[in-house]
Amino acid sequence: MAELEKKLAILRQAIDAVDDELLELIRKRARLAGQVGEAKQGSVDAPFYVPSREASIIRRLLARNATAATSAHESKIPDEAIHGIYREIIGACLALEHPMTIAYLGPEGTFSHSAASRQFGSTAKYLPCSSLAQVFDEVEAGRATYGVVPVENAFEGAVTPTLDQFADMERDIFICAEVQLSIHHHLFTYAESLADIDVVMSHPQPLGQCRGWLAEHLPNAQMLEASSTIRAAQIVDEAKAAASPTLDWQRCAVIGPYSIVDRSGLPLMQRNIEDFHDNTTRFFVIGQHDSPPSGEDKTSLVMSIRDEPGALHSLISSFADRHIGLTRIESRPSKKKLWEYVFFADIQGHRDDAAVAEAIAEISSRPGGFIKVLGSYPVSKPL
Ligand SMILES: O=C(O)C(=O)C[C@]1(C(=O)O)C=C[C@@H](O)C=C1
Repeated sequence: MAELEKKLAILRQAIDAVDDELLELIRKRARLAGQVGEAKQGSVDAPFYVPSREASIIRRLLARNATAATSAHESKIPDEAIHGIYREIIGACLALEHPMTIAYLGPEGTFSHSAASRQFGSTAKYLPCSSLAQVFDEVEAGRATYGVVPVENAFEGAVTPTLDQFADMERDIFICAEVQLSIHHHLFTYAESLADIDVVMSHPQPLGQCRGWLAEHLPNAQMLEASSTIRAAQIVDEAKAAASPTLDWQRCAVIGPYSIVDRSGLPLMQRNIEDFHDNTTRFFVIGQHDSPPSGEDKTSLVMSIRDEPGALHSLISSFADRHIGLTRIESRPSKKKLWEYVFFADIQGHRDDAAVAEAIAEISSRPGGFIKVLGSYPVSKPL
């Protein structure tokens, strides 16, 4: 035992010395980022937040980590850890350059909150909003520096209220980054067993993402939609506190993120009830500018075409003819004319790439054609 204690004391002393070095290096990095911030001060063309630079830093470090020599008893540090550590360091440097306020669909603890803090770290200030429209409003009015909004789920599809905000041509908002977040849903309830649950409450997206599990385990329960998963938990807790006669909180369950355990009295009954275990939601970071090229980018567009045969085909061929990959296409009613649509598309490449710029120019020059670039941003990997 004394031998072990001695060994541990030596190793811990060495760790303390490395931590001191790390802290000095982080402080040195922050001073350099501070100088970058001073150089940018007052220039409208040089935003403080540069997603393309952040993406290049992280991609370079991940590649370095992948090829770093590891001995037989030294395992590779997982990519997620490198990503998380550097996101936090860069977030702290960015906040020192310029205070950041990030708007998201609240309350605290939602998946949007997780996506926002993954991107900006714990140094930023977060502004929970009661609707997606409010997230856009806060960013547009400059009360928030950036916003984070869900755009699509890999299995449930588009988050249409977000698309509708982008379809609003009056909005002066750009997409500057994407965040892909792994999503796990859990069932919380005061009920004793599944047989005692009559009502399941959540945001419509989680209800859809757990449809199969619900059909199998709670086929007779009524589904109630709330503005967010955390709001659903609050509603059940409020009903309990007020001994509500209208909502039988004892027979109610909520589907939502694990963070509910810290924000509600609701006990966790069942973990990971999502139908697909690689369930992932994609979020956009919105702001007043998009991102310069990072070497691996996507561009999001909203387009409309004249209602005539072959119109959609000709739109798509503007990209296909130039070998530009189309990674998503979605239609939404234009809400201006009956059966008229706008199309949302994500393409590979940056709007500054010659081929992308040509395709965009070709579509906008077509009679009745309209195209708006919502933004170019670095491609991200699921986390
Ligand atoms: O390189 C910059 O432009 C910086 O502002 C520095 C830095 C960083 O910490 O590395 C900080 C924030 C930006 O989003 C990108 C990078």
